[in-house]
Amino acid sequence: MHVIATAGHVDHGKSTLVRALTGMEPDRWAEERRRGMTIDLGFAWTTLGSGEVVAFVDVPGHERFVPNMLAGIGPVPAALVVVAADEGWMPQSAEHLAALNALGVSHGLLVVTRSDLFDPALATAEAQEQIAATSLGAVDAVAVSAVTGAGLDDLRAALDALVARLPAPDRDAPVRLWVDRSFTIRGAGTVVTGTLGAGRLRPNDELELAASGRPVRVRGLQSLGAPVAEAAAVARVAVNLRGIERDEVGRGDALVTPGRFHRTDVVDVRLAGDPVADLPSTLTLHVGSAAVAVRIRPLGVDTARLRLDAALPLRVGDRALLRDPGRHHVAGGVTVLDVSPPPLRRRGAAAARARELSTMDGVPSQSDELRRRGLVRRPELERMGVPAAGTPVAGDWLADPDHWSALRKRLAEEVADYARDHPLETGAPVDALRHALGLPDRALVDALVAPPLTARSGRIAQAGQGSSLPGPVADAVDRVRADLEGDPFRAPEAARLAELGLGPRELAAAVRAGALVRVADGVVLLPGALDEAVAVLSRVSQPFTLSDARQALGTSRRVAVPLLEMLDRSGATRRLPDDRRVVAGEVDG
Ligand SMILES: Nc1nc2c(ncn2[C@@H]2O[C@H](COP(=O)(O)OP(=O)(O)OP(=O)(O)O)[C@@H](O)[C@H]2O)c(=O)[nH]1
Repeated sequence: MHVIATAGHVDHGKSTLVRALTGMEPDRWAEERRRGMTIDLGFAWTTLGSGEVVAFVDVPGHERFVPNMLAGIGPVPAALVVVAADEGWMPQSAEHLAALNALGVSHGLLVVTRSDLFDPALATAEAQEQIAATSLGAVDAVAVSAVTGAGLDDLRAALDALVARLPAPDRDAPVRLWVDRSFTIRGAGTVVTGTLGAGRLRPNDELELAASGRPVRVRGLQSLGAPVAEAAAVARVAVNLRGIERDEVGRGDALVTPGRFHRTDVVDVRLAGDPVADLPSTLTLHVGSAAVAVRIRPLGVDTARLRLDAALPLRVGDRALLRDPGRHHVAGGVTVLDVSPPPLRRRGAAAARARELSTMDGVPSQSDELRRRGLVRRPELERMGVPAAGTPVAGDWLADPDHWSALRKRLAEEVADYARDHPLETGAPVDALRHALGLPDRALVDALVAPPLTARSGRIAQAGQGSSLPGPVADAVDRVRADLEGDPFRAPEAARLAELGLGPRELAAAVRAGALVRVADGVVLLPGALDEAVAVLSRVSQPFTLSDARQALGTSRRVAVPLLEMLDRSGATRRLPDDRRVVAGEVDG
């Protein structure tokens, strides 16, 4: 299926043309038929000679209803520009064409209607000249009369040629269905309609309402008035939603694939049309079927930051238009360059941003996005409309290669600084490094570790750091070693340790380095002491009491109690119910 919108001045015969082509009545409301005027969007469809089906979105021509017209053409890739032969080019012909141009619509036809009333040559030439200057370029023109039927066959042939040229939609893309109507059907509940420009929909699909983030489920699906098991882009669809009331969804909202669109109320854009400096500070932004007020902050000659009154699911490369509703004037076309732009707080940030934006083209590119952001999560990139590829550096983080090697260099410097400031520790804690490098995720720090750095138990060290003790600590340990010679279980008293300069941190470092063994807080022995204790105890009569052990080892309770508990825990000794112990492997009794 293809979807084509009409465009053109009020009363130039758009609805009559759609009726003649489809045999259907596009004006939906009694009021519209009574007044002979389209107020809101109408829909009708036909099968062309080739078998291709075309659905028409028929838009109102009256200037009061331009917002409705924009909601209809927003998501549609092609247009029929309709001009009446007897009236020629008129103000809304111009405004509608300006809107198509602003949105970058590049496929269409010129249809000159009411050719039975007036020679269509003049209107055709005039309109073709106007259209040639826009994104539509040189278009085929067909003169028709709905009264005599003249030209309708030519028009059908021209439509076939047109749809054959339309680019193939991306049917694997996530869904963003801009809602153009919502209503209630008795027994079915809430139904929304829209033009599906990409992706596909099926009953039971889980979607999200962009405005509220509410999850919804597709209960039923219709296209061209009949239930379907799948609708693939491009298609007109009516979606029956489960879990949502009629007043919770309306025109301008969108049904989106969960997690795949970035909802944003600030975007940086390129503008085409009126000079940026001449724009009023507020205008209405039309994108998809949505219309929201925006405040405009000019940045460069053709770039600006837009602050939206309501967040929308936007992507890099989206086309939109700015309109001044008071003046009935399309101020310009918008190409979204950045959907999560950096704040402009520092002095000079706006100028720097303007320079950066001047190099951006609205074509989503992973390498550009990574260069600007350094690091970005893959799903976030996808939400911005940037196709993501390549291997993440950690988790789902993608990194710009230059940024990544700069981070690796900084990590090495931070680790070296930390080693200098904390010579007794076995490395810098990962969290401190994460903070110092301003990284959002610990996994990134771990991923940055490469030789000669090593990671162990939450710390990152330079090769060799922590395995040798700084001079003064090593000297103090030598003195402890001398004290313990010949008296291996008489652990140095607190006063002696203080005298040697061995505080808790120095002791911990010496224990980590394997120079001392910790028995209890402030109680240290030489590394061989435990084996030696077992040897001594295995020579006393079994089982033995604490006091027996203390005497055999020649030490105090301060050492003997924790030492025996350590030996119990290691399985070298066993404590009996009567509190006496045996050395494992020795005979009880
Ligand atoms: N003689 C003649 N009259 C036509 C032709 N096409 C449309 N008309 C008449 O022109 C008038 C306006 O036609 P519509 O189709 O309602 O125009 P429209 O462009 O849809 O109008 P809006 O949707 O309100 O902008 C009607 O009275 C039609 O009968 C034609 O080919 N020949």
